[in-house]
Amino acid sequence: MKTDEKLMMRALAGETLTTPPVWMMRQAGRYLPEYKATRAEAGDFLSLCYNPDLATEVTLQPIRRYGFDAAILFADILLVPQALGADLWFETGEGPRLSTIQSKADFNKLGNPEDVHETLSPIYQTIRNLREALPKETALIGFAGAPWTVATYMIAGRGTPDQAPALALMKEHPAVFDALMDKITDATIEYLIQQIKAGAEVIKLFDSWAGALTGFQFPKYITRPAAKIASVLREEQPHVRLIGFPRGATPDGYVNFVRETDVDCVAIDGSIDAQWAADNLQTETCVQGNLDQRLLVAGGDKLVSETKRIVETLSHGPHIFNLGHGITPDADPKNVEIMIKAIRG
Ligand SMILES: Cc1c2[nH]c(c1CCC(=O)O)Cc1[nH]c(c(CCC(=O)O)c1C)Cc1[nH]c(c(CCC(=O)O)c1C)Cc1[nH]c(c(C)c1CCC(=O)O)C2
Repeated sequence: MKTDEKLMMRALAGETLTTPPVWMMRQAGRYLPEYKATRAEAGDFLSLCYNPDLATEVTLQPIRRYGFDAAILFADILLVPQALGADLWFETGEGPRLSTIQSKADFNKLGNPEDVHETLSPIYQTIRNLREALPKETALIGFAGAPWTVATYMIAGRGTPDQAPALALMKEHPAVFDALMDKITDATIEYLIQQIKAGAEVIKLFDSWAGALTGFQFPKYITRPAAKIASVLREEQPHVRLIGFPRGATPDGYVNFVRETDVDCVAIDGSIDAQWAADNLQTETCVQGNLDQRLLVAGGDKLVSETKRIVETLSHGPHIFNLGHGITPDADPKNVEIMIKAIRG
């Protein structure tokens, strides 16, 4: 099978398909007992990310169980800050912790973008393993966090509800903030080019906190860095397909993002109405989304009717079925089967 015969690659090339390809954000994760077992074997989450054999295994688990049309590399967006020299650890039950960036002195301690590969080379090995191991019909997605989202964690040293520390640095030390954004952008380009060379066919850029930026900040710090990353990747690796995810953007923000970045696909979050996306985004590009991930906890008739509504609403143009955000640890693995049956019939 040639790469362009995969359902996922056909949708990304702009084809309207009778049945959309399907995969899920966080499809390798704690809702799966087999994931928890492999994570326990690795010891902790970061050891799992940096162990190519075990990271390959957890990437494949949801493919074996459900036959998704795409596998997403098992890694994390916070490996790039770590490769730039930030301290990174995960507090059990709480989430990530990093050393913070509050000043020019903190920024100056970071390494160079072209030196990230020493830390990140196990990730490239995971991708090479996956290209060997994946079924021929399954596309392989690599990814990185978008600069703004990565910056919010580097500045605050953790996830924050409103991204206030990053917004404060932007206002109070704009030169440090801009230099940090540029460094993350360059490191992300370095990282993604190596992912593509190792065998990633698709790259997804996660801007999970895009919704915190308004007015002029959105084009400057969401759209522009994504457009830069997209244009360099395309120049160096013309066959790559790109998915952008400016989560929480306003409808105008989504339109601006699609026009200016020219991504092959835009992922929409749960706040975006599927019919609006069909009318305003799918006319320009492939749309990925956007089932409410909470329905995979609750299940029932609503799961089936919502899945079918999204498939039908987005059936007149290129569509990749996915969730509005990542599947949660309390989701029932059986509900994923019900969702897939509702999509594929
Ligand atoms: C913001 C963000 C992060 N990581 C990621 C994002 C962007 C997407 C989003 O908005 O969810 C992206 C990510 N993280 C992970 C993947 C792997 C691929 C996949 O989607 O299956 C991907 C694509 C694994 C992970 N990343 C993490 C886990 C859970 C770790 C565990 O096993 O305990 C997994 C499977 C940990 C993580 N990593 C991050 C946080 C805030 C946390 C803690 C919260 C949580 O536990 O869900 C940062």
